[in-house]
Amino acid sequence: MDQLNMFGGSKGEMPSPKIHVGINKVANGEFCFFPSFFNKLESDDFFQVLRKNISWKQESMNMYGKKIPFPRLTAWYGDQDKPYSFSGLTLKPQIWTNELLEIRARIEPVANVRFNSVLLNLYRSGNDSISWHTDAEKELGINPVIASVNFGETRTFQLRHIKTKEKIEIHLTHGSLLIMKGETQHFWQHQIPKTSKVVRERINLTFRFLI
Ligand SMILES: O=C(O)CCC(=O)C(=O)O
Ligand SMILES: [Fe+2]
Repeated sequence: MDQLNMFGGSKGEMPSPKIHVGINKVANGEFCFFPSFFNKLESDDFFQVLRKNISWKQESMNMYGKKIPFPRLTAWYGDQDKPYSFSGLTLKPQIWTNELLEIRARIEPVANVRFNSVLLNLYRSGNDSISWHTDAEKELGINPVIASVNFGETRTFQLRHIKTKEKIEIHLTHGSLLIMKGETQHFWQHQIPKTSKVVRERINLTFRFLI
């Protein structure tokens, strides 16, 4: 089977309970979800091009003097020469590619903010993941707007309120857009858990504005 036919559209995918298309207001936060923001054909194209052209890296974090590889590949692109730090790691941005600029131009009018950088994640299998965290680095400002774009395999995105422990699950389908805003990063952690299902690759892009 060739890669272009490999990913389903979002039709017929499992719906995300509790989540509406468009604006979702939750306790201490707000997010917008569009399951098919990019259509199937353009999503297939973006997946292929990003898989091939992005310079994916195996980064690792330092823990107690040991280097622990992240369970996913990452890349960092941006229009500023400012290094970005997270999880004890400092990444120097690479220069925007045409595809990244094209995606940014599509999402900025919907997010209603400008983005000057994007962090990309490649989840190679169900064993790749990102664990509970917030995107609340100082460089992102007080209430950052973070726009997450998804191509490839559908993976479950979980949000957890740090006080009430309320959980929300969103199925991030091929071509979907999720925008987190307001106080969300102060009250809700998020993760992509590992899955024992056999799954194909997934590319996630989180667009951010660095001050
Ligand atoms: O892959 C995802 O949907 C989430 C990625 C993420 O949370 C991050 O890069 O900060
Ligand atoms: Fe995140």
